Amino acid sequence: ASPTGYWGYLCDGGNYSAPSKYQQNLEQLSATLPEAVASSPSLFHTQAVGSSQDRAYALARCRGDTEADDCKRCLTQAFKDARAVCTFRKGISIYYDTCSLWFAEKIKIHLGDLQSVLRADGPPIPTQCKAFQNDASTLIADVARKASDSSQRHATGEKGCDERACNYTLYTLADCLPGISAAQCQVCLEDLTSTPGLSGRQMGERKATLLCSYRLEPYQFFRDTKGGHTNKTLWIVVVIAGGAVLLAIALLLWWWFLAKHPSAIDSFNKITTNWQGKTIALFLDYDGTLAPKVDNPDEAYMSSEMREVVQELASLCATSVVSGRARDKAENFVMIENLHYAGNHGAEIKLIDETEAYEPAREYVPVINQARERLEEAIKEIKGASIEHKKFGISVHYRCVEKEERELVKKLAKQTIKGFSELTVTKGDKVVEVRPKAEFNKGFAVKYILEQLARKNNWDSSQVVAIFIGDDKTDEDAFKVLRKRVGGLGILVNKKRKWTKASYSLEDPAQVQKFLQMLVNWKKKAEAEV
Ligand SMILES: O=P(O)(O)OC[C@H]1O[C@H](O[C@H]2O[C@H](CO)[C@@H](O)[C@H](O)[C@H]2O)[C@H](O)[C@@H](O)[C@@H]1O
Repeated sequence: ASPTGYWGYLCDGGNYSAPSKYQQNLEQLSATLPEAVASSPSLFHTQAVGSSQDRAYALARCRGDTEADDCKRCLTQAFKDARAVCTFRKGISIYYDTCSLWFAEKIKIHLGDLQSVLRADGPPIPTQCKAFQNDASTLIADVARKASDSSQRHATGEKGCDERACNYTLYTLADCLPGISAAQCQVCLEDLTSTPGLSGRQMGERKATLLCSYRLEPYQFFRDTKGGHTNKTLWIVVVIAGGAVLLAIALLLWWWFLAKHPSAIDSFNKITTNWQGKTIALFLDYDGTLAPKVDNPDEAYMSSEMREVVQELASLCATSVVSGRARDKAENFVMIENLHYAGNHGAEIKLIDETEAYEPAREYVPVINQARERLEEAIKEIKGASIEHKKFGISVHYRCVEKEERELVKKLAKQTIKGFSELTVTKGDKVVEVRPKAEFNKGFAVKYILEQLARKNNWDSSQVVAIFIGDDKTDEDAFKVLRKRVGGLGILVNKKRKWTKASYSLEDPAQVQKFLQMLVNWKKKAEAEV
């Protein structure tokens, strides 16, 4: 570690000048944040200072077993070191044994965007300890799993080797930022531990990102809290603090989401700036996008106003519905002829002028039929659970199941499908989707339709704007494809979900209709101007 104790850091973002408003904001943060963290029962605090363009965001925490004075001292030093090692840089993450500090001009806490810091040190691994790497990796993976399963998102563990020639005990601590979900914690720690970190030479190492970290040492570096801290007052404090932390994280995520995924309606002029003369290909999801979510999947009707605007758009640009529904079901709900339809998340695609559908998972139909029978048997006792058979896939719905029994439905579906090596499950909104392990998803469907349309219409692909509007997790496959494509635009329809590859957002089908109407008006005006 450095003379002042940090073991790793990352400089980020642009530079600020001195004196400047941003510098003042950082100074204010350094004067208040260490105390705020040290006096918070969870030893975690977030703060933002300044107005829009000079705003500085900071997030700081201390390890759970740190005394308040040590915590404050560590963070005060962290602000000083940050200025010394990343002079005039607007962003930094800096890590110490007992605390970590992050500040920046933008909130950047998308799991995929986080960079990790690694340090490998400690005594050399004795050459006779052949099992060291394996012991260390297994221990780290076990403790990481325990941390994401635990409500505190924190776990420790140890593992010893007492062979004659090789004697050691390894200690590990893994944790995530308090307040992040178990799933986010799991993904973060899996990312961190799956990439090779162990140097192969030293017995100790630590790795961290803003959201999670782990540390391995051949000595006990954390305080053993087994059997301690069980009094009632402490629990009350922890519960209240946990609530406050959750609220802070929710606010932080909301700021971040709005900054990163602005409303497609508010940004309409910006979005369409360079579209004049371009070919527009529009892709629309069905449930939650064109039609509001309802309890009974057979009653998810779209409004006639929505139908009118989609129909008008279809006459102005290539428009496709890309749904998780069976294709014929989606067609029956939408009831518009001049649309391309992809059903079953892309397992069946039919373009307007074609008589045959493209069906990349045709050979899986018999196994889907068998799985359907087993699934029906597995969930028959659970009130409210239902099966939607879609020829190339099955949806196991649990929207109408009592909250306490929903996990059971998911577990039963997953367990049943484990018996079918050709099938896999993905998650949707209150639904488990069973699909063939074949090469298709909504991303493939978008690519396939774009390729076919480009071939048939002699499109210059660099002049095509492809827009996908969708609300569900399975739409992320399409957002991912469009994010990588020049002229690609993903729009997420969701008020709650914050992790997405889409670039813009809309709140609900009513806003989708408004956005589509703006697109119709823009297209008509653009055509009149030619
Ligand atoms: O890709 P989509 O067109 O959005 O289809 C995804 C799934 O949508 C349907 O289920 C969802 O909507 C139902 C009706 O509102 C709702 O009851 C259910 O809880 C949602 O998950 C559809 O039934 C599935 O087959 C689609 O895969």
